Amino acid sequence: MTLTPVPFTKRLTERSLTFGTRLCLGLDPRLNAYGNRDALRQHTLAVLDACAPYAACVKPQFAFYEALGLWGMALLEEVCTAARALDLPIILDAKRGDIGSTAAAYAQAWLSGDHAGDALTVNPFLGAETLTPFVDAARQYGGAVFVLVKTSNPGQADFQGGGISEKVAAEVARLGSDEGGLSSGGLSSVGAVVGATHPQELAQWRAAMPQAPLLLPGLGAQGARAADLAAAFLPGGTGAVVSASRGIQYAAGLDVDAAVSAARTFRDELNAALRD
Ligand SMILES: O=c1ccn([C@@H]2O[C@H](COP(=O)(O)O)[C@@H](O)[C@H]2O)c(=O)[nH]1
Repeated sequence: MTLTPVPFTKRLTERSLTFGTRLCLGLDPRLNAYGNRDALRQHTLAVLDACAPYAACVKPQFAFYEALGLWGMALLEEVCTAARALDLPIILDAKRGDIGSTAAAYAQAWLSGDHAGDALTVNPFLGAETLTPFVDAARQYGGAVFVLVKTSNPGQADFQGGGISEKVAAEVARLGSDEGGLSSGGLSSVGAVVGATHPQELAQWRAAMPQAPLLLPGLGAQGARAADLAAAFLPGGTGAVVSASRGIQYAAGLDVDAAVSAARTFRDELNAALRD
């Protein structure tokens, strides 16, 4: 008998509501902060374990594991295994995108199998048809994709301006429009990345992609403030998660208690923003 996986968005919503948190815990281990791999591994796993109660999901940034070679890939797998044991949905931030047949291989690699995440960030630059393999894999395995719509960095408008972000958002909405039933908490498996650094635009992006889960990076180190982000959420405070990486993992050097305190504060500030 094949068990149908619980959809990522349903798990995300349930965890958000059960634990009362909209925080996505970014785990981006930087070797230069440690000096040796053992310390990096221990601290990263300790931060995950200690901050999990304040997080709706975890987002390892693939680049930092890739930078550590095969050892880093093994660490990523260890992080994912630990996150699964904590019942934390995993968003792999790998920003994959390529011609369709290669996109299918990326989708297989990072949305299915033991080393995969539950959701994957996807770069739409190669065109709408290249999103299909990712969306198909996400649906097949009960995962999700987060398509880059409007990134958090200062130079995003160079290539995303002139209506490009709007076009991508329309495609995200279209791809997800036949989903979003009650089994997934009203959300589709096709989500979007919208930088938390664009608070004045959040209502526009929320309206353009009503069924899309939103991933908002930029809290803390990039200057975004929790108090400005309420417009990204659906009624009931669902439909979006806000990520912070450096602002938690390196809140005060390598102090795990400080990481916990930062995660708790971000969680509380996001909840306060939704109450106000
Ligand atoms: O638009 C985007 C998309 C992804 N990111 C990623 O999120 C984290 C942010 O890290 P902080 O330390 O909290 O600034 C990082 O992994 C980025 O690659 C983003 O910042 N903006």
